[in-house]
Amino acid sequence: MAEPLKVLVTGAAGQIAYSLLFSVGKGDVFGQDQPIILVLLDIPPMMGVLEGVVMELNDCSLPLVKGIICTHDLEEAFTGIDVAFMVGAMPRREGMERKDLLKANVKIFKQQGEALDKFAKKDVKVLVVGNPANTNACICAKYAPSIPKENFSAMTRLDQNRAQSLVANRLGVPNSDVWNVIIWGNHSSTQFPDVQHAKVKIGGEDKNAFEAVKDDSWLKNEFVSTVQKRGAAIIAARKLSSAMSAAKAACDHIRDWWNGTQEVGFNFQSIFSINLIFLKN
Ligand SMILES: NC(=O)C1=CN([C@@H]2O[C@H](COP(=O)(O)OP(=O)(O)OC[C@H]3O[C@@H](n4cnc5c(N)ncnc54)[C@H](O)[C@@H]3O)[C@@H](O)[C@H]2O)C=CC1
Ligand SMILES: O=C([O-])CC(=O)C(=O)O
Repeated sequence: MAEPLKVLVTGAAGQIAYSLLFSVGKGDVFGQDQPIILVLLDIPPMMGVLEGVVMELNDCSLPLVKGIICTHDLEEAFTGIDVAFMVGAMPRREGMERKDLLKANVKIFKQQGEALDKFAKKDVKVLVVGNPANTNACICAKYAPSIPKENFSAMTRLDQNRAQSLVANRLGVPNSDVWNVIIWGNHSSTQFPDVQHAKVKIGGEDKNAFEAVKDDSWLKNEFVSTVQKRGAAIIAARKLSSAMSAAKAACDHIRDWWNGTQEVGFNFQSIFSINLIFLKN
């Protein structure tokens, strides 16, 4: 078996991490032949909660998990890591935009960028989930100048999954039969979900999304605003921001980055204003 990968999850006592740690631990991201060491970082007041998460991870009896490190110390958390899921940050509440989190969260990503620079492997892959994700990714990369910029990405995979699933549900086809959905722009209400190049397998044929949906007005209006406002709709309904779907998207993002996408060649993620994934999964 391969050497274990050291995988850091920040915000490990929070709600996204609660789903994420289980999926990573059971092999959904790095595969069934890849052992891992999970590194769990949170702030000092959350160490008690984190102990409970570790108890549960142990009780899951996951064969691929070769060790669990639980810490609030940045040097211990970032030393020698191969992958970082940067989740630890404040979530927004009802009525807020993601950019309203800048004041609370940007300083976390400055500090943790510096820790990446000092302690992580130079080929570490970093996924920033904490909002506002694009700005935080940019800051993280800026404060880790010894790590290539292309090793940083911001999570818009949740928007991509939302767009893919909306089209699939509209047509009554499996999600896996919709691909090449693009999200342009930041993970914010100004993003643009684009299905101009999307394909759908329907009735045994591959069709362009517009041809398959046969409702241009829906695709140009309601579809776009539903994806743009989905995070806020979930907060209004759950009184908490999305967590299960965010964890799934983080797993999808790193799995495809680590292993490559299944079928279609071009797969690029920028930390700035464009996030593209052409993907059939
Ligand atoms: N990019 C995306 O698609 C999505 C991003 N998010 C964002 O992810 C972030 C986390 O969301 P949740 O897990 O729901 O929040 P949560 O509040 O349940 O958990 C956040 C955890 O981060 C910890 N934390 C705070 N400061 C930290 C620091 N300096 N170092 C390490 N840990 C720290 C907290 O103690 C807490 O345990 C939020 O900013 C949220 O807006 C959420 C959903 C989707
Ligand atoms: O909307 C939020 O604040 C959480 C998030 O990023 C999402 O669900 O897309």
